[in-house]
Amino acid sequence: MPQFAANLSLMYTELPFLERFAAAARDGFRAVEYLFPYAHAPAQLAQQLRAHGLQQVLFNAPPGGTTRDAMATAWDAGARGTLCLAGQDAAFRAGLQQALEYASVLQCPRVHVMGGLLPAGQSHAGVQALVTERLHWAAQQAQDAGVALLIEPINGRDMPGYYLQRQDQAHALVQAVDSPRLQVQMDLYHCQIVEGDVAMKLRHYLPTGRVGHIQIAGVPDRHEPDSGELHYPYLFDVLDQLGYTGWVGCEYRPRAGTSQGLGWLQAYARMDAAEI
Ligand SMILES: O=C(O)C(=O)[C@@H](O)CO
Ligand SMILES: [Mg+2]
Repeated sequence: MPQFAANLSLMYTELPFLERFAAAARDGFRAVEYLFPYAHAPAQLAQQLRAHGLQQVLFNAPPGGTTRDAMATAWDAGARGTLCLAGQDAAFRAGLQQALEYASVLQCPRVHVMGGLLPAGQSHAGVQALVTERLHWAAQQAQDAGVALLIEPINGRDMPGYYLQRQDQAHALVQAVDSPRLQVQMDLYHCQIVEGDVAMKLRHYLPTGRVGHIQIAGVPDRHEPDSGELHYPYLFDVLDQLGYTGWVGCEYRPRAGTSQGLGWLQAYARMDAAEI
């Protein structure tokens, strides 16, 4: 049975961010993920986790910026990662170091490194050498910190120009870097929008051991995984058949109230036993 983590950036947005931890715990979640922690001191977040018996299982490295203030506001300013951006070495390295410091305090085993928006005139192949070299460096830092780094294909409808959109591109990078510390974050919502054939992709990629985290949402509206073109009960069975023991992040925008929309989860009452 899959083990679910609440995504506090998309869920519980009816509450201020620091109140979302308690709300997720009240609804039975034992694990949380979110996009960015940088607007809050790490100790403040660790205290929320402790107070509510939650594990932090994933967050993102900063999407841009070289100071914590800039990292905290970069997403709203339109930044979507620096991995593919030439001339952004300082931001890439400072961002990763900052993320690893948060991961240490939050005891979080995974950090998602966002790819960035391809500059006009650049191609995926054209930035391959730069990206591979940065991921080599980042995987070494992650190894020293005891953390896994994740890269995630994201659909170009939600994020036009995003550097990494397909599962095969992400797996090619992971193979090229060849570090057990670099894995793929497989978001089934993005996967369905970009390429489809989701169950077969799970069957193909999970046995490689290179998928470090899964996320879900209904398609096409990114609401609860109980309607739309993906039939999640079937996909959850596929995860079980494949022996997936990691977390499944609920990265969706509730249609009308987070707790009210959790009816789909009742069939999966045990949410606390995944291996982090
Ligand atoms: O959008 C997603 O999907 C994510 O997982 C985020 O971390 C990046 O926007
Ligand atoms: Mg995602």
